[in-house]
Amino acid sequence: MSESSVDIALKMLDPELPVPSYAHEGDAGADLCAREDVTLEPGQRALVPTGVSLALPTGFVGLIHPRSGLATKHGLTVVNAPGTVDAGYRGELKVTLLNTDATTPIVLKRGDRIAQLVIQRVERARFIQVQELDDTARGAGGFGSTGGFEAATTSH
Ligand SMILES: O=c1ccn([C@H]2C[C@H](O)[C@@H](COP(=O)(O)OP(=O)(O)OP(=O)(O)O)O2)c(=O)[nH]1
Ligand SMILES: [Mg+2]
Repeated sequence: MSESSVDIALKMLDPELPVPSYAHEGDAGADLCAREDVTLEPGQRALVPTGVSLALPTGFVGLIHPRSGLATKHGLTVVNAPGTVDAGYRGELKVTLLNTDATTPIVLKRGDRIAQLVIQRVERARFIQVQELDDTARGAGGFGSTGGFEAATTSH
C-alpha cells in the first residue's frame, strides 16, 4: 500500500540528535527527542526542548502527542496534549512533559524519545455569526448525557 506524504523543511538545532523519523511504514507519529537531560520528580512538569524546528506549509498543523509506552510504564505525559504547532511557527519545538507518577522520578537523557509529532492537514474556519443554530438530535446534551460507567454513578 503506498502512502501519501508531504515534504516539510526541518532544521536541526543540534546536528547530533536524530532527525524525527517514522519507525514503521504506516506510522502516524515521528518521535521527538529530548535535547537536554531532565529529571522529573513525581508530579513535576518541565518544558523540554527537542532541537527541531519546522517550516510547515500553510494548511498543515503539527500535533505533539505523548508516547503510549512511556505513559503506561512510567506515567509520562504531555500536559497540553496534543501540543499545537502552528504552520507559521519557526521556533524550536518544545514539549511540556509531566510525570504523573505519585512516587517515582523519571530520568530522561539527551536523545531519549519523549513524544511524537503527527502532521495533519487542517481547515481554517470562517466564523459566521448567527442568532439561531440549526437543530440536531444531540442538541445541547453533553458531558455524560448518554450515560457513563456504573462505577461513576453515585448511590444515595
Ligand atoms: O507543545 C507545544 C505547543 C506549542 N509549541 C509552539 C508551536 C506553537 O505554534 C506555539 C504556540 O503554541 P500555542 O498557540 O499552543 O500556545 P499559546 O500559549 O497560545 O502561545 P501564543 O500566544 O504564542 O500562541 O508554541 C510547541 O513548541 N510545543
Ligand atoms: Mg496560541
